[in-house]
Amino acid sequence: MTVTQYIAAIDQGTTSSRCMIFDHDGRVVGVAQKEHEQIFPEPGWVEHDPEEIWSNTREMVGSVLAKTDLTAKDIVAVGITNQRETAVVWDRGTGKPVYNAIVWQDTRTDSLCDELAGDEGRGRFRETTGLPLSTYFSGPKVRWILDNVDGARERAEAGELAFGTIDSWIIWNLTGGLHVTDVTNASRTLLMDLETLDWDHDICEAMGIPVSMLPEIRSSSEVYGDLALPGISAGIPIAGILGDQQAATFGQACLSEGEAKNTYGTGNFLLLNTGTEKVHSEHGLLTTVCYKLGDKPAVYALEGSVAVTGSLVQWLRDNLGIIQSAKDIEPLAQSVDDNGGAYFVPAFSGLFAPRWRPDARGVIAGLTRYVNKGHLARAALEATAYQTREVIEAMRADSGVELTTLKVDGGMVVNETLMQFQSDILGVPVTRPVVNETTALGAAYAAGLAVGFWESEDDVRNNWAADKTWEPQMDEAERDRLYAGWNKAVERTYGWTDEDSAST
Ligand SMILES: Nc1ncnc2c1ncn2[C@@H]1O[C@H](COP(=O)(O)OP(=O)(O)O)[C@@H](O)[C@H]1O
Ligand SMILES: O=P(O)(O)OC[C@H](O)CO
Repeated sequence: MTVTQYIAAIDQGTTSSRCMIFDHDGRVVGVAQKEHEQIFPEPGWVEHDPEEIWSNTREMVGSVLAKTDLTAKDIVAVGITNQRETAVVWDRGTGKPVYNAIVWQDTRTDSLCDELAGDEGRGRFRETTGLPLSTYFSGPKVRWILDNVDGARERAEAGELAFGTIDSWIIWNLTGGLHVTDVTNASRTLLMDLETLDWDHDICEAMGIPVSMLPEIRSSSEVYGDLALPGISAGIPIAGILGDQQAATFGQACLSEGEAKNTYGTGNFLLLNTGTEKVHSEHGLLTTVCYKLGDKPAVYALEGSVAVTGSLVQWLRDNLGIIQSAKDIEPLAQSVDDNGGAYFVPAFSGLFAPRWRPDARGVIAGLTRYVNKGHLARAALEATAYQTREVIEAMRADSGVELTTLKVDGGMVVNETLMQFQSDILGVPVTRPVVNETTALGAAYAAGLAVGFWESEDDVRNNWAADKTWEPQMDEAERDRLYAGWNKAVERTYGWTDEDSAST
């Protein structure tokens, strides 16, 4: 009798926590998912409750096993993937966070980033870390906690506090105290040297962060420790960790130099595999670790991170109430033929790649009395596609890679109107895979490769299959006209948070 075995993946994202189970063909066997609260204490601030995230995660692990009627003995390994950059600081003794998780979208550290930049500017740590000084990354968030939570700095210096991105926080709790991260998550902190793949002590000192708070950096695919969850079972190895965008790159089988994917979730993240060589961007992209499988050399990526895409749909739902649920945006956008001349630039956290303008804030441009909520819905979807085009143009300029097709995934790619417009505005086909849950799948692959469930990256390539492709239908003049309108609108967002402005 052959026993069927599976891999589980925990995907702790910006809006929800999932646990998924995959079979050997990389097909989804089960999923459990729960949203968590988005906390906005002040304009520009975004927080999560780390304890809520942990309890949802634990609940989803139990829930997916119950739903699929599987037990721990059916699961050969667990992979972890997570929203990146989001920073948690907790007490090593009690395991309690000293403050809420400061989320990647949070802009409270903007003036701190200016201070840290000093005369050298926001590129001060770019050569070593591949990243500009930005509110996006974890280092300034940790510094803010140490500066603003009573007694935190003293406790950190005494070795009592631990910092981690969400992977570390989850693994600490899953294992009862293992303090590790992987190279991909560490590469988003502004504290890791991309060459040595270790913490850069000079940068930690400049940032005011004691090295003793930091987790051990490990590869993305190896056995780190075993699950120790009362009521579920001991003994399942945790064998993969990848930041969620790197995981999606892996799950999309972009495992050769020159292959890229774009994930459409809360934000958009386009990663191009650049092989074992780091490419330093001249056009506003990030250099980051793509993955590192055990003892093999690290593979790097160029990344274009766009802060607000799916979260604009959520904002239309939660803050304006013009839709009841995210899926309602599609029929609303289809109720009109075009954007009616309106452009929506969702610079809610400033603008990330490729422009990196912390001084920008959102605008809706081109309004007339003609514009209705259908046009706004359309403009909101179009914003995602224009921002993607900006990133792809930067990528072409940096790497010379001409994408012949764009592999897409994430929560927004069920939206066919958006996918067609994306293909139209790029002038290249857009392809969605059969398994759209590429993030969880990538983490499952990392774990499964570590324990021999899959033998090599070829298994990952062979499992990938296309579901649907959208071909460009727009003529070039229309494409250029719309993109020119977008560029004009983006310029209107600049300089909103100038020093003499009272705006945040
Ligand atoms: N039909 C849809 N059309 C447009 N956007 C959608 C649709 N369904 C979900 N979304 C958006 O997709 C995002 C969720 O995608 P997901 O990949 O689960 O996000 P994350 O991993 O960032 O939590 C949400 O921001 C939501 O607004
Ligand atoms: O959780 P997601 O899918 O919104 O991804 C968030 C990114 O990791 C932020 O860098």
